[in-house]
Amino acid sequence: MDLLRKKKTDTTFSLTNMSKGGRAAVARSRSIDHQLDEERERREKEVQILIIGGPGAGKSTFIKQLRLHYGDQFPPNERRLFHDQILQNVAMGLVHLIEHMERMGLQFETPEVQDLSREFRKKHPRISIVTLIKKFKEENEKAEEICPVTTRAELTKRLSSFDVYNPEVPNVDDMHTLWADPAMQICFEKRNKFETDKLTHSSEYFLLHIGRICSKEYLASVQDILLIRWPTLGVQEHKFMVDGLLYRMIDVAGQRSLRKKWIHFFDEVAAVAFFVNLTAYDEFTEEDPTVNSLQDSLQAFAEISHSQFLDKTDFILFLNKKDLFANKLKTSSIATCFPDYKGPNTVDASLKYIKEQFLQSKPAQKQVYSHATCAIDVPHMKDLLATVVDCIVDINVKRSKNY
Ligand SMILES: Nc1nc2c(ncn2[C@@H]2O[C@H](COP(=O)(O)OP(=O)(O)OP(=O)(O)O)[C@@H](O)[C@H]2O)c(=O)[nH]1
Ligand SMILES: [Mg+2]
Repeated sequence: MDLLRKKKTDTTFSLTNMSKGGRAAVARSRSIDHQLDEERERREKEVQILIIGGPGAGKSTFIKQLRLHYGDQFPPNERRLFHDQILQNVAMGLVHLIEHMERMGLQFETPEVQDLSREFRKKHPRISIVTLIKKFKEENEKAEEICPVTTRAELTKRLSSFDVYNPEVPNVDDMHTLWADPAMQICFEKRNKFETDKLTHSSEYFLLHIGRICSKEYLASVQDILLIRWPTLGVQEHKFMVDGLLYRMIDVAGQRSLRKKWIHFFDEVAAVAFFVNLTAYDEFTEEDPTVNSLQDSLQAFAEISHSQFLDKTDFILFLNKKDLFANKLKTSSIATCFPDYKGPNTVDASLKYIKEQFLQSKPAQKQVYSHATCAIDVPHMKDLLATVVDCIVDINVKRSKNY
Protein backbone atom coordinates (compact mmCIF):
# COMPACT_ATOMS: atom_id res chain seq x y z
CA MET A 1 0.00 0.00 0.00
CA ASP A 2 2.83 2.42 0.93
CA LEU A 3 4.64 1.53 -2.24
CA LEU A 4 1.52 2.26 -4.26
CA ARG A 5 1.06 5.67 -2.60
CA LYS A 6 4.69 6.54 -3.25
CA LYS A 7 4.37 5.58 -6.91
CA LYS A 8 1.32 7.80 -7.35
CA THR A 9 3.08 10.81 -5.71
CA ASP A 10 6.13 10.35 -7.91
CA THR A 11 4.02 10.36 -11.04
CA THR A 12 2.14 13.53 -10.00
CA PHE A 13 5.44 15.30 -9.36
CA SER A 14 6.97 14.40 -12.71
CA LEU A 15 3.80 15.19 -14.73
CA THR A 16 4.36 18.94 -14.36
CA ASN A 17 7.70 18.63 -16.15
CA MET A 18 6.35 16.52 -19.04
CA SER A 19 5.53 17.27 -22.67
CA LYS A 20 1.88 17.18 -23.87
CA GLY A 21 2.44 13.76 -25.51
CA GLY A 22 4.05 12.40 -22.36
CA ARG A 23 1.16 13.59 -20.21
CA ALA A 24 -1.36 11.96 -22.58
CA ALA A 25 0.60 8.69 -22.38
CA VAL A 26 0.56 8.80 -18.57
CA ALA A 27 -3.16 9.59 -18.59
CA ARG A 28 -3.77 6.62 -20.91
CA SER A 29 -1.70 4.37 -18.71
CA ARG A 30 -3.61 5.55 -15.61
CA SER A 31 -6.91 4.90 -17.33
CA ILE A 32 -5.72 1.37 -18.20
CA ASP A 33 -4.55 0.87 -14.59
CA HIS A 34 -7.93 2.05 -13.40
CA GLN A 35 -9.73 -0.35 -15.75
CA LEU A 36 -7.51 -3.19 -14.59
CA ASP A 37 -8.23 -2.34 -10.94
CA GLU A 38 -11.94 -2.34 -11.68
CA GLU A 39 -11.65 -5.61 -13.58
CA ARG A 40 -9.69 -7.19 -10.73
CA GLU A 41 -12.27 -5.99 -8.23
CA ARG A 42 -15.11 -7.38 -10.36
CA ARG A 43 -13.29 -10.70 -10.68
CA GLU A 44 -12.77 -10.86 -6.94
CA LYS A 45 -16.48 -10.34 -6.35
CA GLU A 46 -17.86 -12.44 -9.20
CA VAL A 47 -17.12 -16.01 -10.03
CA GLN A 48 -18.30 -17.78 -13.13
CA ILE A 49 -18.79 -21.54 -13.09
CA LEU A 50 -19.45 -23.56 -16.21
CA ILE A 51 -21.57 -26.63 -15.58
CA ILE A 52 -21.10 -29.32 -18.19
CA GLY A 53 -21.40 -33.10 -18.59
CA GLY A 54 -23.46 -35.74 -20.34
CA PRO A 55 -27.23 -35.61 -20.82
CA GLY A 56 -29.24 -36.32 -17.69
CA ALA A 57 -26.11 -36.30 -15.51
CA GLY A 58 -27.69 -33.93 -12.96
CA LYS A 59 -26.47 -30.45 -13.97
CA SER A 60 -29.84 -28.71 -13.72
CA THR A 61 -30.67 -30.60 -10.51
CA PHE A 62 -27.43 -29.26 -9.00
CA ILE A 63 -28.53 -25.70 -9.87
CA LYS A 64 -31.87 -26.40 -8.16
CA GLN A 65 -30.00 -27.47 -5.02
CA LEU A 66 -28.03 -24.21 -5.12
CA ARG A 67 -31.29 -22.32 -5.41
CA LEU A 68 -32.63 -24.23 -2.43
CA HIS A 69 -29.64 -23.63 -0.17
CA TYR A 70 -28.41 -20.24 -1.38
CA GLY A 71 -31.27 -18.79 -3.42
CA ASP A 72 -34.99 -18.13 -3.03
CA GLN A 73 -35.84 -21.68 -1.81
CA PHE A 74 -38.71 -21.93 -4.27
CA PRO A 75 -41.53 -19.76 -2.84
CA PRO A 76 -45.09 -21.02 -3.64
CA ASN A 77 -45.56 -18.82 -6.73
CA GLU A 78 -42.28 -20.20 -8.17
CA ARG A 79 -43.25 -23.80 -7.33
CA ARG A 80 -46.42 -23.41 -9.39
CA LEU A 81 -44.26 -22.67 -12.43
CA PHE A 82 -43.07 -26.28 -12.32
CA HIS A 83 -46.58 -27.79 -12.41
CA ASP A 84 -46.77 -28.12 -16.20
CA GLN A 85 -43.40 -29.87 -16.34
CA ILE A 86 -44.47 -32.25 -13.56
CA LEU A 87 -47.78 -33.06 -15.30
CA GLN A 88 -45.83 -33.71 -18.51
CA ASN A 89 -43.52 -36.06 -16.62
CA VAL A 90 -46.56 -37.96 -15.27
CA ALA A 91 -48.07 -38.14 -18.77
CA MET A 92 -44.77 -39.45 -20.20
CA GLY A 93 -44.70 -42.14 -17.52
CA LEU A 94 -48.27 -43.20 -18.41
CA VAL A 95 -47.59 -43.30 -22.14
CA HIS A 96 -44.44 -45.28 -21.44
CA LEU A 97 -46.53 -47.84 -19.55
CA ILE A 98 -49.22 -47.89 -22.27
CA GLU A 99 -46.48 -48.84 -24.76
CA HIS A 100 -45.31 -51.66 -22.48
CA MET A 101 -48.91 -52.85 -21.99
CA GLU A 102 -49.18 -53.23 -25.75
CA ARG A 103 -45.95 -55.26 -25.86
CA MET A 104 -47.18 -57.43 -22.98
CA GLY A 105 -50.64 -57.91 -24.58
CA LEU A 106 -52.40 -56.28 -21.60
CA GLN A 107 -55.87 -54.83 -22.32
CA PHE A 108 -57.58 -51.93 -20.52
CA GLU A 109 -60.66 -53.00 -18.54
CA THR A 110 -63.30 -51.30 -20.71
CA PRO A 111 -63.43 -50.18 -24.38
CA GLU A 112 -63.92 -46.57 -23.14
CA VAL A 113 -60.61 -46.58 -21.27
CA GLN A 114 -58.99 -48.34 -24.23
CA ASP A 115 -60.15 -45.45 -26.48
CA LEU A 116 -59.04 -42.90 -23.94
CA SER A 117 -55.55 -44.47 -23.84
CA ARG A 118 -55.31 -44.25 -27.64
CA GLU A 119 -56.33 -40.59 -27.63
CA PHE A 120 -54.02 -39.79 -24.73
CA ARG A 121 -51.06 -41.38 -26.49
CA LYS A 122 -51.79 -39.42 -29.66
CA LYS A 123 -51.99 -36.13 -27.76
CA HIS A 124 -48.89 -36.79 -25.64
CA PRO A 125 -46.40 -38.80 -27.71
CA ARG A 126 -43.05 -39.56 -26.15
CA ILE A 127 -40.82 -37.22 -28.11
CA SER A 128 -37.24 -38.39 -28.48
CA ILE A 129 -34.46 -36.06 -27.51
CA VAL A 130 -32.99 -36.53 -31.00
CA THR A 131 -36.15 -34.96 -32.51
CA LEU A 132 -35.98 -32.06 -30.06
CA ILE A 133 -32.32 -31.42 -30.82
CA LYS A 134 -33.07 -31.40 -34.56
CA LYS A 135 -35.80 -28.77 -34.02
CA PHE A 136 -33.54 -26.78 -31.74
CA LYS A 137 -30.72 -26.73 -34.28
CA GLU A 138 -33.06 -25.67 -37.07
CA GLU A 139 -34.34 -22.76 -34.97
CA ASN A 140 -30.78 -21.78 -34.15
CA GLU A 141 -29.68 -21.86 -37.79
CA LYS A 142 -32.67 -19.76 -38.85
CA ALA A 143 -31.94 -17.18 -36.16
CA GLU A 144 -28.24 -17.12 -37.07
CA GLU A 145 -29.08 -16.44 -40.73
CA ILE A 146 -31.37 -13.55 -39.87
CA CYS A 147 -29.18 -12.04 -37.16
CA PRO A 148 -25.75 -13.53 -36.40
CA VAL A 149 -24.71 -13.13 -32.77
CA THR A 150 -21.32 -11.71 -31.96
CA THR A 151 -21.13 -11.65 -28.18
CA ARG A 152 -21.49 -14.36 -25.59
CA ALA A 153 -24.30 -12.50 -23.86
CA GLU A 154 -26.26 -12.47 -27.12
CA LEU A 155 -25.60 -16.16 -27.66
CA THR A 156 -26.76 -17.00 -24.11
CA LYS A 157 -29.92 -14.96 -24.61
CA ARG A 158 -30.68 -16.58 -27.92
CA LEU A 159 -29.96 -20.15 -26.86
CA SER A 160 -32.23 -19.77 -23.85
CA SER A 161 -35.10 -18.31 -25.90
CA PHE A 162 -36.11 -21.21 -28.20
CA ASP A 163 -39.24 -22.98 -27.14
CA VAL A 164 -38.98 -26.17 -29.19
CA TYR A 165 -40.82 -28.33 -26.67
CA ASN A 166 -44.17 -26.90 -25.76
CA PRO A 167 -46.61 -29.80 -25.47
CA GLU A 168 -50.27 -29.63 -24.54
CA VAL A 169 -50.91 -29.74 -20.77
CA PRO A 170 -52.39 -33.17 -19.95
CA ASN A 171 -55.84 -33.54 -18.44
CA VAL A 172 -55.63 -34.70 -14.81
CA ASP A 173 -58.94 -36.63 -14.89
CA ASP A 174 -57.74 -38.63 -17.90
CA MET A 175 -54.53 -39.44 -16.04
CA HIS A 176 -56.51 -40.60 -12.97
CA THR A 177 -58.67 -42.87 -15.12
CA LEU A 178 -55.72 -44.43 -16.96
CA TRP A 179 -53.75 -44.94 -13.76
CA ALA A 180 -56.72 -46.56 -11.97
CA ASP A 181 -57.10 -49.25 -14.63
CA PRO A 182 -56.21 -52.75 -13.28
CA ALA A 183 -54.15 -53.69 -16.37
CA MET A 184 -52.14 -50.47 -16.05
CA GLN A 185 -51.44 -51.40 -12.41
CA ILE A 186 -50.28 -54.89 -13.41
CA CYS A 187 -47.95 -53.37 -15.96
CA PHE A 188 -46.54 -50.97 -13.35
CA GLU A 189 -46.02 -53.86 -10.89
CA LYS A 190 -43.97 -55.64 -13.55
CA ARG A 191 -41.80 -52.58 -14.36
CA ASN A 192 -38.61 -54.17 -13.00
CA LYS A 193 -38.98 -56.98 -15.53
CA PHE A 194 -38.91 -54.65 -18.57
CA GLU A 195 -35.95 -55.88 -20.64
CA THR A 196 -35.46 -52.66 -22.58
CA ASP A 197 -36.80 -49.11 -22.47
CA LYS A 198 -37.00 -49.20 -18.68
CA LEU A 199 -39.02 -46.71 -16.68
CA THR A 200 -36.74 -44.00 -15.27
CA HIS A 201 -36.49 -43.37 -11.54
CA SER A 202 -38.16 -40.01 -12.01
CA SER A 203 -41.12 -41.49 -14.00
CA GLU A 204 -41.57 -44.12 -11.33
CA TYR A 205 -41.57 -41.43 -8.61
CA PHE A 206 -44.15 -39.26 -10.38
CA LEU A 207 -46.46 -42.22 -11.07
CA LEU A 208 -46.29 -43.25 -7.43
CA HIS A 209 -47.34 -39.69 -6.45
CA ILE A 210 -50.00 -39.27 -9.13
CA GLY A 211 -52.88 -38.95 -6.61
CA ARG A 212 -51.23 -36.03 -4.82
CA ILE A 213 -50.01 -34.37 -8.04
CA CYS A 214 -53.41 -34.54 -9.74
CA SER A 215 -55.30 -33.14 -6.74
CA LYS A 216 -56.81 -29.63 -6.85
CA GLU A 217 -54.73 -28.24 -3.97
CA TYR A 218 -51.45 -29.60 -5.31
CA LEU A 219 -48.34 -27.52 -4.70
CA ALA A 220 -45.04 -29.02 -5.89
CA SER A 221 -42.73 -30.14 -3.09
CA VAL A 222 -38.96 -29.61 -3.23
CA GLN A 223 -38.52 -33.32 -3.94
CA ASP A 224 -40.98 -33.10 -6.87
CA ILE A 225 -39.00 -30.18 -8.32
CA LEU A 226 -35.70 -32.02 -7.93
CA LEU A 227 -37.06 -35.12 -9.67
CA ILE A 228 -38.34 -33.36 -12.82
CA ARG A 229 -36.79 -34.56 -16.06
CA TRP A 230 -36.71 -31.65 -18.48
CA PRO A 231 -33.63 -31.62 -20.73
CA THR A 232 -31.79 -28.34 -21.15
CA LEU A 233 -31.47 -27.67 -24.85
CA GLY A 234 -29.86 -24.25 -24.82
CA VAL A 235 -28.08 -22.40 -22.06
CA GLN A 236 -29.39 -21.16 -18.75
CA GLU A 237 -27.61 -18.68 -16.56
CA HIS A 238 -28.33 -18.51 -12.84
CA LYS A 239 -26.89 -16.10 -10.29
CA PHE A 240 -26.44 -16.66 -6.56
CA MET A 241 -24.97 -14.43 -3.89
CA VAL A 242 -22.98 -16.36 -1.26
CA ASP A 243 -20.98 -14.50 1.42
CA GLY A 244 -20.65 -11.38 -0.73
CA LEU A 245 -19.50 -13.30 -3.79
CA LEU A 246 -21.68 -13.42 -6.90
CA TYR A 247 -21.79 -16.88 -8.47
CA ARG A 248 -22.76 -16.91 -12.11
CA MET A 249 -23.60 -20.51 -13.00
CA ILE A 250 -23.87 -21.43 -16.65
CA ASP A 251 -25.90 -24.58 -17.24
CA VAL A 252 -25.55 -25.95 -20.76
CA ALA A 253 -27.07 -28.85 -22.68
CA GLY A 254 -25.31 -32.18 -22.29
CA GLN A 255 -26.30 -33.80 -25.60
CA ARG A 256 -23.40 -34.82 -27.86
CA SER A 257 -24.31 -32.68 -30.84
CA LEU A 258 -24.93 -29.58 -28.70
CA ARG A 259 -21.50 -29.71 -27.04
CA LYS A 260 -19.89 -27.64 -29.78
CA LYS A 261 -21.52 -24.69 -28.05
CA TRP A 262 -19.57 -25.30 -24.83
CA ILE A 263 -16.46 -23.57 -26.17
CA HIS A 264 -18.27 -20.22 -26.37
CA PHE A 265 -18.54 -20.26 -22.59
CA PHE A 266 -14.91 -21.09 -21.71
CA ASP A 267 -13.80 -17.49 -21.50
CA GLU A 268 -13.61 -16.00 -17.97
CA VAL A 269 -14.64 -19.25 -16.32
CA ALA A 270 -13.20 -19.64 -12.82
CA ALA A 271 -14.00 -23.33 -12.56
CA VAL A 272 -15.67 -26.07 -14.55
CA ALA A 273 -18.15 -28.33 -12.78
CA PHE A 274 -18.22 -31.57 -14.77
CA PHE A 275 -21.10 -33.96 -14.12
CA VAL A 276 -20.96 -37.69 -14.75
CA ASN A 277 -23.97 -39.98 -14.66
CA LEU A 278 -22.50 -43.03 -12.88
CA THR A 279 -25.38 -45.26 -14.00
CA ALA A 280 -24.46 -44.67 -17.65
CA TYR A 281 -21.91 -47.51 -17.60
CA ASP A 282 -24.31 -49.96 -19.28
CA GLU A 283 -26.26 -47.43 -21.34
CA PHE A 284 -25.84 -46.05 -24.85
CA THR A 285 -26.17 -42.49 -26.08
CA GLU A 286 -29.53 -41.54 -27.60
CA GLU A 287 -27.86 -39.77 -30.47
CA ASP A 288 -25.63 -42.72 -31.39
CA PRO A 289 -26.78 -46.08 -29.97
CA THR A 290 -23.36 -47.64 -30.68
CA VAL A 291 -21.59 -45.34 -28.20
CA ASN A 292 -21.47 -46.29 -24.51
CA SER A 293 -22.68 -43.29 -22.46
CA LEU A 294 -20.04 -43.46 -19.74
CA GLN A 295 -17.23 -43.84 -22.31
CA ASP A 296 -18.72 -40.85 -24.11
CA SER A 297 -18.67 -38.82 -20.90
CA LEU A 298 -15.07 -39.87 -20.24
CA GLN A 299 -14.04 -38.79 -23.71
CA ALA A 300 -15.80 -35.41 -23.31
CA PHE A 301 -14.01 -34.89 -19.98
CA ALA A 302 -10.62 -35.79 -21.49
CA GLU A 303 -11.15 -33.37 -24.38
CA ILE A 304 -12.38 -30.47 -22.24
CA SER A 305 -9.72 -30.86 -19.59
CA HIS A 306 -7.07 -30.68 -22.34
CA SER A 307 -8.57 -27.54 -23.90
CA GLN A 308 -5.94 -24.82 -24.23
CA PHE A 309 -8.63 -22.25 -23.30
CA LEU A 310 -9.07 -23.91 -19.91
CA ASP A 311 -5.45 -24.75 -19.15
CA LYS A 312 -5.47 -22.62 -15.98
CA THR A 313 -9.01 -23.50 -14.96
CA ASP A 314 -9.63 -25.92 -12.09
CA PHE A 315 -12.26 -28.62 -12.46
CA ILE A 316 -14.74 -30.07 -9.99
CA LEU A 317 -15.81 -33.55 -10.97
CA PHE A 318 -19.22 -34.75 -9.74
CA LEU A 319 -19.68 -38.50 -9.97
CA ASN A 320 -23.41 -38.29 -9.66
CA LYS A 321 -26.42 -40.59 -9.16
CA LYS A 322 -24.54 -42.73 -6.68
CA ASP A 323 -27.89 -43.92 -5.24
CA LEU A 324 -29.00 -45.38 -8.57
CA PHE A 325 -25.45 -46.62 -9.23
CA ALA A 326 -25.50 -48.66 -6.01
CA ASN A 327 -28.82 -50.18 -7.07
CA LYS A 328 -27.69 -51.02 -10.56
CA LEU A 329 -24.50 -52.72 -9.38
CA LYS A 330 -26.67 -55.38 -7.73
CA THR A 331 -27.46 -56.79 -11.15
CA SER A 332 -24.63 -55.69 -13.46
CA SER A 333 -20.93 -54.80 -13.35
CA ILE A 334 -18.93 -51.83 -14.65
CA ALA A 335 -16.93 -54.38 -16.67
CA THR A 336 -19.63 -53.85 -19.36
CA CYS A 337 -18.07 -50.45 -19.90
CA PHE A 338 -14.48 -51.20 -18.78
CA PRO A 339 -13.59 -54.77 -19.89
CA ASP A 340 -10.25 -54.46 -18.03
CA TYR A 341 -12.03 -54.09 -14.70
CA LYS A 342 -11.39 -57.22 -12.66
CA GLY A 343 -12.30 -55.81 -9.23
CA PRO A 344 -15.25 -56.79 -7.04
CA ASN A 345 -18.76 -55.69 -7.88
CA THR A 346 -18.99 -53.33 -4.90
CA VAL A 347 -19.90 -49.63 -4.85
CA ASP A 348 -16.57 -48.49 -3.35
CA ALA A 349 -14.33 -50.48 -5.69
CA SER A 350 -16.38 -49.65 -8.82
CA LEU A 351 -16.59 -45.96 -7.92
CA LYS A 352 -12.85 -45.80 -7.24
CA TYR A 353 -12.10 -47.37 -10.62
CA ILE A 354 -14.39 -44.96 -12.51
CA LYS A 355 -12.86 -41.99 -10.66
CA GLU A 356 -9.37 -43.19 -11.61
CA GLN A 357 -10.35 -43.45 -15.28
CA PHE A 358 -11.45 -39.82 -15.26
CA LEU A 359 -8.42 -38.55 -13.33
CA GLN A 360 -6.03 -40.44 -15.58
CA SER A 361 -7.54 -38.86 -18.67
CA LYS A 362 -6.78 -35.25 -17.63
CA PRO A 363 -3.45 -33.44 -18.05
CA ALA A 364 -1.12 -34.29 -15.15
CA GLN A 365 -0.90 -30.71 -13.83
CA LYS A 366 -4.65 -30.04 -13.97
CA GLN A 367 -6.27 -29.59 -10.56
CA VAL A 368 -9.44 -31.67 -10.29
CA TYR A 369 -11.50 -31.94 -7.08
CA SER A 370 -13.87 -34.89 -7.16
CA HIS A 371 -17.05 -35.81 -5.27
CA ALA A 372 -19.43 -38.74 -5.41
CA THR A 373 -22.92 -37.27 -5.17
CA CYS A 374 -26.65 -37.81 -5.12
CA ALA A 375 -28.02 -34.56 -6.51
CA ILE A 376 -31.60 -35.21 -5.36
CA ASP A 377 -30.61 -35.75 -1.71
CA VAL A 378 -31.20 -32.43 0.09
CA PRO A 379 -29.25 -32.93 3.39
CA HIS A 380 -26.32 -34.59 1.58
CA MET A 381 -26.15 -31.75 -0.96
CA LYS A 382 -26.35 -29.12 1.79
CA ASP A 383 -23.08 -30.40 3.29
CA LEU A 384 -21.48 -30.96 -0.06
CA LEU A 385 -22.36 -27.49 -1.37
CA ALA A 386 -20.69 -25.92 1.67
CA THR A 387 -17.48 -27.82 0.76
CA VAL A 388 -17.80 -26.90 -2.91
CA VAL A 389 -18.38 -23.21 -2.12
CA ASP A 390 -15.23 -23.16 0.09
CA CYS A 391 -13.30 -24.77 -2.72
CA ILE A 392 -14.56 -22.20 -5.26
CA VAL A 393 -13.61 -19.34 -2.94
CA ASP A 394 -10.04 -20.73 -2.80
CA ILE A 395 -9.96 -21.16 -6.57
CA ASN A 396 -11.12 -17.56 -7.00
CA VAL A 397 -8.50 -16.15 -4.63
CA LYS A 398 -5.79 -18.09 -6.48
CA ARG A 399 -7.13 -16.83 -9.80
CA SER A 400 -7.31 -13.19 -8.72
CA LYS A 401 -3.67 -13.34 -7.56
CA ASN A 402 -2.63 -14.67 -10.96
CA TYR A 403 -4.57 -12.05 -12.88
N1 LIG B 1 -31.97 -40.80 -8.32
C1 LIG B 1 -31.27 -39.75 -8.74
N2 LIG B 1 -31.77 -38.98 -9.72
C2 LIG B 1 -31.05 -37.91 -10.11
C3 LIG B 1 -29.81 -37.57 -9.53
N3 LIG B 1 -29.35 -36.45 -10.14
C4 LIG B 1 -30.27 -36.11 -11.04
N4 LIG B 1 -31.30 -36.98 -11.04
C5 LIG B 1 -32.48 -37.00 -11.92
O1 LIG B 1 -32.02 -37.23 -13.24
C6 LIG B 1 -32.79 -36.50 -14.18
C7 LIG B 1 -31.86 -35.65 -15.04
O2 LIG B 1 -31.27 -34.64 -14.26
P1 LIG B 1 -30.95 -33.18 -14.87
O3 LIG B 1 -30.41 -32.37 -13.74
O4 LIG B 1 -32.10 -32.67 -15.61
O5 LIG B 1 -29.79 -33.56 -15.88
P2 LIG B 1 -28.95 -32.56 -16.82
O6 LIG B 1 -27.52 -32.91 -16.63
O7 LIG B 1 -29.34 -31.16 -16.57
O8 LIG B 1 -29.41 -33.06 -18.27
P3 LIG B 1 -29.45 -32.23 -19.67
O9 LIG B 1 -30.13 -30.93 -19.39
O10 LIG B 1 -30.24 -33.12 -20.58
O11 LIG B 1 -28.06 -32.06 -20.15
C8 LIG B 1 -33.81 -35.70 -13.38
O12 LIG B 1 -35.04 -36.38 -13.39
C9 LIG B 1 -33.22 -35.67 -11.98
O13 LIG B 1 -34.21 -35.63 -11.00
C10 LIG B 1 -29.29 -38.42 -8.50
O14 LIG B 1 -28.20 -38.23 -7.95
N5 LIG B 1 -30.06 -39.49 -8.15
MG1 LIG C 1 -30.19 -29.72 -17.76
